[in-house]
Amino acid sequence: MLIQAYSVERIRQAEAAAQARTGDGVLMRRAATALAQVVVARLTARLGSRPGSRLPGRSVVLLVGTGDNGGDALIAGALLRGRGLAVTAVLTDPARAHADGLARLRRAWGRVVTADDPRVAGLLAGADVVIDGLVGLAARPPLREPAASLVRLAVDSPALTVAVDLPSGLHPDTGVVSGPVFRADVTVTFGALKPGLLLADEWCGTVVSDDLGMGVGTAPGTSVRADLLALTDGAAAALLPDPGRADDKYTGGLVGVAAGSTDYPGAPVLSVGGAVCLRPGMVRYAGAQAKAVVARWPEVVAAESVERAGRVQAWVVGPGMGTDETAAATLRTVLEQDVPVLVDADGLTLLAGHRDWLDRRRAAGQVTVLTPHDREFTRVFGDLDLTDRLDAVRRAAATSGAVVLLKGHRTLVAAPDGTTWVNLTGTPWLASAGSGDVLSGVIGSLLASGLPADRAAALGAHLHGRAGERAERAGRAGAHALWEFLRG
Ligand SMILES: NC(=O)C1=CN([C@@H]2O[C@H](COP(=O)(O)OP(=O)(O)OC[C@H]3O[C@@H](n4cnc5c(N)ncnc54)[C@H](O)[C@@H]3O)[C@@H](O)[C@H]2O)[C@@H](O)CC1
Ligand SMILES: [K+]
Repeated sequence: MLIQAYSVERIRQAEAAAQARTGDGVLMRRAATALAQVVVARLTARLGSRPGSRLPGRSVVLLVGTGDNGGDALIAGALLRGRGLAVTAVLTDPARAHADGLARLRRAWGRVVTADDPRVAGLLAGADVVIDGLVGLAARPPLREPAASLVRLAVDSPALTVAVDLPSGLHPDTGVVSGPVFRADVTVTFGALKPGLLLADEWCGTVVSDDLGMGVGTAPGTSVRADLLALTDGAAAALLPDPGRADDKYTGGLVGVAAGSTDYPGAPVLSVGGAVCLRPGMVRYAGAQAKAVVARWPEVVAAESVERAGRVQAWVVGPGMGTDETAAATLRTVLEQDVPVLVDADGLTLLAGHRDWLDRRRAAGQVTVLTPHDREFTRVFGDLDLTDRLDAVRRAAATSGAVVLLKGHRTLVAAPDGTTWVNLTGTPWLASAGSGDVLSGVIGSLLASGLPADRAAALGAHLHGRAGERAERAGRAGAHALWEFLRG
């Protein structure tokens, strides 16, 4: 099963349709009930079975903004009063707080104060639970005052922190964060996951998603494709190509790696290593480091140039290739072949001056994958602003006709048709020299096996990230640990 996130617009559409079926207030009551249940379960688990650890009397502070996000928090607060908890709502603007929610909390003998009340800092410092109902789907960060100050105070609270729908301060569609952000231990989200929860997951804690019966993504006549996809380990395993009984070395996927130069002997060994570890039928190497590559990977068939390398089903071109005329000629030759081509590293630098080569492949319907880090991305797509990475990578794919994998803390993959993936595996340990070379080879092998290019890129990033996590756990950085794992 893939992880699927939907844009605010799609969720609002589903909400409107569901509201027409259920009538006013039903979805909000469901949301508040789900929220209160999560709070009770998490607080109970946190308190454990120590003496004096009973729920009644524990203090809950609600941070309440001016919309329905605050309404969810207020109604959940009323339900928590029913469980004997002491609930105080802190309102950013009493005149615009959700009227029905406020009335319910008051009827349940909840306390209500305003954000400028001098007791607010003390309340937050002493709370067992802080619930963030400041902004939800309508959020446009940075937070305005007094919401911003409330979030800053909440950061110092030792309480269990629970975000309603999403942590305030984070953009639901883009994950872009500016100004203070509520750091949640748990986020209870409604309708469906939002892209921001996957893109900025470091703020969200555990994400509990409740669709409230809205059926986002399943409404008749609407697109069933989610706006952002991510792989689970199970989905990744299901995508991994498995050789069949009838396969031989020519049918199991032939991948070619055109990489390396006299100045850069290591990158081709790493890239070929990534390709070999995915166990394609055969890996061919073309370049100046044939001896070094075969010494490390004896199963590889090596040649000095692309022309002499023989037939492949996908090419990887670029790592350690340099940017001189020979390298440019190699890139051009590879790009003229009618097979999927992944361009990385020096290949991307060269491509920045030859966008027409990319245009030709697009016109011919050929598959190209580009795997830039930020600097390479800017070289190739200089006009695209990386502040909103999701938007930038989507535009890059749409304008180039290539599948673009943008490396980062949360690597993104976008296809020209708009399909977009975020990678949820990995560790900062992977931000090391040589790691990208390995990734290029991994994805190259997956392309050669016939996987659609965006899936090959997303799966390659997923495996690469898991391998990096394992290397980190073992206390061994770098590509050697990664290879051992992938070969294991
Ligand atoms: N969509 C759904 O399916 C459901 C939504 N519900 C809740 O309703 C929420 C959406 O409610 P609303 O549309 O009323 O909007 P929000 O509650 O997200 O936003 C409320 C107000 O915040 C203000 N705001 C926006 N950016 C701000 C900033 N940077 N600083 C300070 N204030 C800012 C806006 O002006 C808006 O008036 C969801 O997030 C969810 O919590 C649930 O009640 C039920 C189901
Ligand atoms: K919120």
